[in-house]
Amino acid sequence: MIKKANNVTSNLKLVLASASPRREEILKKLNLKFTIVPAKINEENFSNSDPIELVKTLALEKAKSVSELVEEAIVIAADTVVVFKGQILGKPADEADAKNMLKSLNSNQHQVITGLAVLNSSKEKIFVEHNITDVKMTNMTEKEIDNYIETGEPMGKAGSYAIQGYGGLFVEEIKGSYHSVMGLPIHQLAKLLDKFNYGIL
Ligand SMILES: Cc1cn([C@H]2C[C@H](O)[C@@H](COP(=O)(O)OP(=O)(O)OP(=O)(O)O)O2)c(=O)[nH]c1=O
Repeated sequence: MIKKANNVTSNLKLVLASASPRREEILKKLNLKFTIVPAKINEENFSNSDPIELVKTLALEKAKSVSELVEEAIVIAADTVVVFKGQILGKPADEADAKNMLKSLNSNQHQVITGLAVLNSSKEKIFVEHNITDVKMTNMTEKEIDNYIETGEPMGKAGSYAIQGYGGLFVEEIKGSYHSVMGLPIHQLAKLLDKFNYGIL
């Protein structure tokens, strides 16, 4: 049994502004006590051709929108996209879209970019960062891509794959943060939470 290791002197509660089960899972693994309040922003209203600016803006907007709904809290939000040859790949619209994305990622290297925003509900402290992780995909046959799409896993995932699931079978190499690919760069999150006297260890 691993002892709970949180070293918290802040009296603010932690709020995860996300509907992503992956982000929830990651925070749970860190033994953090938090509540979930999904952000209800319309992501389509925030287009930007620069993926770094896009994920930072989206993470900040998610955090800000939830900060209006809570009090005495530290709000965490994130946004993840895949970038291949300058093209931003978000979540697939349908299975055909997922297939196109996976075919372009096939045997190639791409970047997963995650924006991370942490702020307090009074908004006197606001931090926004990003993480870039390189991922090299192995060769996938068309049959493997079809079988993968049939599992349903690609839906709801940026770039149409999940490194933490069957998608990990296609990941040959990664340079950067596994957790960031999954949606939450925890080494950066820990440093930002420290600024609120919220020590994970
Ligand atoms: C590349 C990759 C993405 N993803 C997921 C993480 C994110 O949940 C999703 C990208 O969509 P996001 O818009 O970042 O997040 P979301 O809509 O799922 O949740 P919310 O906005 O409420 O926080 O892709 C994986 O789970 N594994 C992966 O390997």
